[in-house]
Amino acid sequence: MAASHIWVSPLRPHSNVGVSDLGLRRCVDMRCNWDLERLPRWECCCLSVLAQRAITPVEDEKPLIPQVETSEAIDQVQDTQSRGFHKDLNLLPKPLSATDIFSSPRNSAKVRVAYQGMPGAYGEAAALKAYPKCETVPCEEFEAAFKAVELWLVDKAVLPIESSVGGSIHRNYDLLLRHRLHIVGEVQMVVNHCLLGLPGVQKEELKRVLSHPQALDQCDMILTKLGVVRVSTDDTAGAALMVAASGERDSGVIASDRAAEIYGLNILLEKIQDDDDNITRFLILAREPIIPGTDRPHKTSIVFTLEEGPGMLFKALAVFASRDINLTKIESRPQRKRPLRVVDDSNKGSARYFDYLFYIDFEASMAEPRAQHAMAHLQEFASFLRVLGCYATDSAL
Ligand SMILES: O=C(O)C(=O)Cc1ccccc1
Repeated sequence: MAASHIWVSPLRPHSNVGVSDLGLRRCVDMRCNWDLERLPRWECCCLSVLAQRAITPVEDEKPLIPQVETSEAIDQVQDTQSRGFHKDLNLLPKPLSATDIFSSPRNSAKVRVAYQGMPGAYGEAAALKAYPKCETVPCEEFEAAFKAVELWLVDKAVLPIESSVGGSIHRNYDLLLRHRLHIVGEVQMVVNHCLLGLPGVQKEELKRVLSHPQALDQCDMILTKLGVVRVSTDDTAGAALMVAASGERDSGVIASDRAAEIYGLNILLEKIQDDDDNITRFLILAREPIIPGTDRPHKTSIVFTLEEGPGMLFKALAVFASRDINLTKIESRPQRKRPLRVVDDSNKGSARYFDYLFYIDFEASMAEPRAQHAMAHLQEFASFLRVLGCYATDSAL
């Protein structure tokens, strides 16, 4: 494999499921359509080697695919073809079509959806809930998933934004602002954690348990009861891969039943989370916004900043209350580029305040006049306002 090629999870771990279930099997460097089928038989490789090779960040580079099909762009593709890079144009990422943008997520076929983690992570399950026939694309980090959409490597990204137990995932709030993607949908997922171990291992033999920090927090009671050391990993499925690869019989994992199947681990306990109603909300992000509808309940997500002054947040919230618009979420984050606001008062000296960004989700579609009026009103006194997306509410758990 040439070092210059970008691979998104060329993963073929040794497991009893078909290799076709596992992530992307194609080099996503647009100049190349190598297929993993041509590479040495991955099934024969040792898992620890795979663990090192499988996870590949999406590198920061210019998109290689033209975004609109101008004749110049088509010439470029043909030119590339004549130099022998493309053998099959169908392998190129397809720009969002009108039907893709306008149809509801659940109706789309073969959309490529990026998520953070390894195959078997909850993010992958969320992607498959939103787009049952999609091709899921694992990414090492949240930011890699944002970049994969921006670089046209995938069509969408699915990212966790809040959990009923742990609250907001602040990192993704910050990334939403930093990147110019649009929220086009949401997915609510019931997360049922399992305790996994190598075949033949009993739960009493475990000395440590590996998982994503959120999963470790959500299963605090059982971990305390077992008296094990908690080890944080990037994602739940990555923990399953590590234990399967290391063969450590005293290491357990908290992950999904699907991760157990993929990595050949046994389920020692099921539904081990402290709270039965363990729900994580994921956002679906795309390069283009959807056209908001009024045919079904919609939510709109916005971010704004306010000028300093008494009652400014009260005033901001009143634009919704006065129009009978229900808020489902409010989150404040410090403004990282301008964290402090210095206010001079000649009598008392200068005071320093934290400067905040406010994120709000409200239950209305931007197609409704009351939402448009609320935004126009807020804009009158917000120093910055951005609509992050308007999308259909997910009410199916
Ligand atoms: O690690 C994963 O599988 C994730 O998708 C993150 C996560 C962890 C715990 C609960 C929900 C999502």
